[in-house]
Amino acid sequence: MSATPRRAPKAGIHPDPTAPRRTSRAGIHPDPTAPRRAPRAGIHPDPTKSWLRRAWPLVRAHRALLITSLTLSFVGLIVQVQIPDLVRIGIDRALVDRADGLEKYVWLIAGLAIAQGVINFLARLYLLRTAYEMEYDLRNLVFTHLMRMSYGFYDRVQSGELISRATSDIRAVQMYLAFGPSILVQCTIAGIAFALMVSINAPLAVVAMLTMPVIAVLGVRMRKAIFPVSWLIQARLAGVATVVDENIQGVRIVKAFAAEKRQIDTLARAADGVRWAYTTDARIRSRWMPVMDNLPRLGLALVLLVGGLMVLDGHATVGTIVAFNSYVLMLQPPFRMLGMIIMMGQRAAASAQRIYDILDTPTELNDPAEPVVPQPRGDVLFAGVRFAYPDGTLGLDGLDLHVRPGETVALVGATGSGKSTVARLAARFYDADAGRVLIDGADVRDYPLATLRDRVGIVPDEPFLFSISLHDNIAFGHPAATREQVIAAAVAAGADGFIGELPEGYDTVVGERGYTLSGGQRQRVAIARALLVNPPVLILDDATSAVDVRVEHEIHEALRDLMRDRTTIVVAHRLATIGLADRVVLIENGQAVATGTHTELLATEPRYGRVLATEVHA
Ligand SMILES: Nc1ncnc2c1ncn2[C@@H]1O[C@H](COP(=O)(O)OP(=O)(O)OP(=O)(O)O)[C@@H](O)[C@H]1O
Repeated sequence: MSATPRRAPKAGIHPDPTAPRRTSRAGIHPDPTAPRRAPRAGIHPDPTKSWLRRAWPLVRAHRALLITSLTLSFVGLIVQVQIPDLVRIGIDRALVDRADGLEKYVWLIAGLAIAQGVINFLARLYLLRTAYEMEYDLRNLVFTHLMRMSYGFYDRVQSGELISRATSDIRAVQMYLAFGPSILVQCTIAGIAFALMVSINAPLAVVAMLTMPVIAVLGVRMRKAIFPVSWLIQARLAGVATVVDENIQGVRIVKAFAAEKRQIDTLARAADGVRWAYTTDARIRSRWMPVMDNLPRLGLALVLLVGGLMVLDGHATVGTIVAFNSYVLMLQPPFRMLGMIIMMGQRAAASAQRIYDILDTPTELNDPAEPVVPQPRGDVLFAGVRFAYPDGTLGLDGLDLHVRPGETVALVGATGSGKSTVARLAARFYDADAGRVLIDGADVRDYPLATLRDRVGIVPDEPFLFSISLHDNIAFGHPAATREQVIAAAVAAGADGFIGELPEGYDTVVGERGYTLSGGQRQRVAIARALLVNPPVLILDDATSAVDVRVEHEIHEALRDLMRDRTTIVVAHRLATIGLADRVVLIENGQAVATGTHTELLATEPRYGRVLATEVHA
């Protein structure tokens, strides 16, 4: 790609932070703990149906609100079309014929205008409520489904793309479902106003309507021209969001390689793409808008010409011309909106399809129809387990491994040999393609998922902490845990010491992704989190890799106690970790190729010696 120079921003913002600011007038939701309402409906499950048909249950679930809003907006329109007619009668009777007082009409018109304002306010309020209630349902449906998706799904899709689906796509569908019917109702005003005009003066009614089909056709053509550009804008905005997201997430790497300038250029390029798309959009709009805006004026001139001639001939009244002027102006928005509704429909159809793609993806790992829950003992058995990741990479290739209750086994092997995969299959993050994984004698597929995850605790090598307090992070798997239980788990994981030194102790909120803690501290919090659930089987996936030798020693001391009563599998990259184990299993190419104590393997298995030399640190 050619490196066209990017223009630098032309100005910054005013530097004075003390400049007065307007504070928000509205408060926030008073009770963050208020129970959430479940989605009122799902989508129709049959993927062969049209997108609207599938979304219909959602619309139906909110029909009371939607119908109220549509009815109100219809009544508002009826009131609105009466006003020009009253003006006509007022002018003709009070000013031209002098047969009536003017005051009566003024009051009537003012009253109708106020009534219309109130009705429109309510209609709009209910319409927006319908829209946001539907958005809430859709968002919850999508998020609930995402939470149920397996690891395999997340291996396949990009998180940025998911976030975009969960935001802009939901918004596009919601807009069409709620605003589409409302725009259609507004279009009915054309019919009503036309009928009224015909009843007043049929030939002039036809003249008044002459420009409307042209406006409708131009509106549709303008939207057709704008539509591809608006897609481009969406895509490019998503691109900018991805660049920003990645660079904020990876800011430490950016800084480590002094790549700030290059990354700023990357963002500038992405932002330039957005600017171009918006400018093109503005150019297309400014080409069409003057025509669209001025056509009604042509309509007004036609009404004045033909109507004026009729007045002169005595076939129309002055009031009629004034009223028809209002109708011409009143009628153009619905005709312009025809183009918009078509475009909104196209966008919503595409967005709905992307949302349905998520909702139609089966959750893969489901609870069994007839779950079994054997007595917990801590027995782990892999019998001829073969597993390939969704992209086809072989993770395990016929692995046989038996870890008896209470035993501590270290998995040792070259990088990519399949050690972490063992951990992932034991907790059923993925299902084996062949062979069986048994915990306490029962296939992991026969356990209720929640029970299995209570039984097999995992501390991953890259522990993720949420931006909540340390207490809540540790109690993540067991939110009802008391402070004493949390402290006990932290003590066991060697985390109590440093937490006690923090100013707010267990109530300290960790920074996003836990970056205010050191790597070793994070790992200890993650160990505490797993220990609090007190699982009979604990898998430490290289969980002490980021701690220094002294801390590792402390954790090992604590772990030694903890391991006594539970089955522990450690993925080991250090001799000290291997030293904790009763037995070592050597993993190679997804198979367990040798087992024995560290000393036995050293003496008998040359492959073990080689792995120790290359992969294991002192
Ligand atoms: N999510 C994934 N998608 C596709 N392939 C994967 C995924 N995770 C791991 N693999 C592949 O599966 C194989 C086994 O990986 P695994 O993570 O189990 O190795 P490991 O022995 O734990 O390695 P390390 O010691 O480097 O952590 C490797 O070839 C790896 O590239």
